[in-house]
Amino acid sequence: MRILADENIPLADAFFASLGELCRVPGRALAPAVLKDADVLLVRSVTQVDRPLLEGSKVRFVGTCTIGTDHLDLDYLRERHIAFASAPGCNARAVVDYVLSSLLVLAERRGVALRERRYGVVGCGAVGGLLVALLKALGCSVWQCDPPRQAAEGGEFVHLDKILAECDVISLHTPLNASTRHLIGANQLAQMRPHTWLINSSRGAVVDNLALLTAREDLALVLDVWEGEPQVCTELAARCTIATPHIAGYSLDGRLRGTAQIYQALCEHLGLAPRVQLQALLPAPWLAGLHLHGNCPPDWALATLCRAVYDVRRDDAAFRLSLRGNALERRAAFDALRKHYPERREISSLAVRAQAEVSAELAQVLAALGVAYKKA
Ligand SMILES: NC(=O)C1=CN([C@@H]2O[C@H](COP(=O)(O)OP(=O)(O)OC[C@H]3O[C@@H](n4cnc5c(N)ncnc54)[C@H](O)[C@@H]3O)[C@@H](O)[C@H]2O)C=CC1
Ligand SMILES: O=C(O)C(=O)[C@H](O)COP(=O)(O)O
Repeated sequence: MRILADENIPLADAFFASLGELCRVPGRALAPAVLKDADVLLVRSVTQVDRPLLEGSKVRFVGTCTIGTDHLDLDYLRERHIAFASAPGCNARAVVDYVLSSLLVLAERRGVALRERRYGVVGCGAVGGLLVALLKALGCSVWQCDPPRQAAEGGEFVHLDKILAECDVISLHTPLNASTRHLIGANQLAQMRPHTWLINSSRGAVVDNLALLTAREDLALVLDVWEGEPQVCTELAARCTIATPHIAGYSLDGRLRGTAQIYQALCEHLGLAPRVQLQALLPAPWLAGLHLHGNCPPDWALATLCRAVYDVRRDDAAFRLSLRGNALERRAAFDALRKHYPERREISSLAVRAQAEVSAELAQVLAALGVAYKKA
């Protein structure tokens, strides 16, 4: 069996080499000629998997080591009875860490406390759900918008218009599909409150990027994803408070989970018992040597833990430097920053020592962050 895999799938050898002949190629170079003898195709978000790529190939299984599936033509795969799998939830915690780090930067720069703002989370699945839980644990006011979940479950959801009109912070976590393309356009931007913080770490085209260029100046923008990436509108990047090259989900833990989930799906497809275990390959949880007082205010603990693990300003600075080149250089730099992304753990990989019995409030926040703690 010949397995063709994007070269940016981490630990592809450790997981897949025992299943067949593994060949690694740049994801953007995947073309019909390269696919000729492949039985299995393993991709990331940069490869469009559709009829023009697969027609005439003998690929029987497509796996994407990502949460998003907008780069796969699922109707075509079903029509051709090609099995496919994605990695739901694999890097959801990493995206929440990214949003949290961005919120901390914005709150510090604007001189406000996180609890003083009202949050609107749009798309409340794996990522949005974790974010809602964390904000609630912190005692923040959070409104949720998720029409598909609302239709299925009823419950505490509100219309997007209410979020636009009444929330101070709006964070987008929907998939990209026909109903979410340009979910936020000029009309929606015009409905937002003055000084709104808008965070997009879903897919670039969920927001009309052109409309952002003419949005009110007091809108604070955090963009991790861009329409037309790896090409990025430099004028828009300059307009952002935080701008990053689609790395919100790039924790080591999240990326390896993505590979592991696709390995398991492929084993199932082949009728084999999985033999490689992610736990054996993941570095041990970080003992960051952090000692928290059991009565430490939860928002202080949150900031300490987040800053110990991830500071989005590092990625923002590197990205801005890369935008100085010409269009071709910028495009290459976008991919290079992602290909050579430094090791980043998740907040949930921390093991913390508490110096006294942990207060109920702090315990809730630590649980929402997925942080294990022990009494020192
Ligand atoms: N920037 C990055 O590095 C990453 C980006 N992503 C993106 O984030 C997206 C969300 O990820 P998950 O939460 O794991 O997906 P998910 O599938 O668990 O949740 C998505 C939620 O959005 C809801 N939704 C669908 N249409 C909607 C609409 N019109 N308005 C409001 N809600 C709507 C769905 O009902 C679902 O609950 C992914 O599809 C992917 O595109 C995911 C991981 C990393
Ligand atoms: O999981 C997703 O969905 C993502 O957006 C990934 O973090 C994207 O990573 P690449 O596949 O573009 O490396």
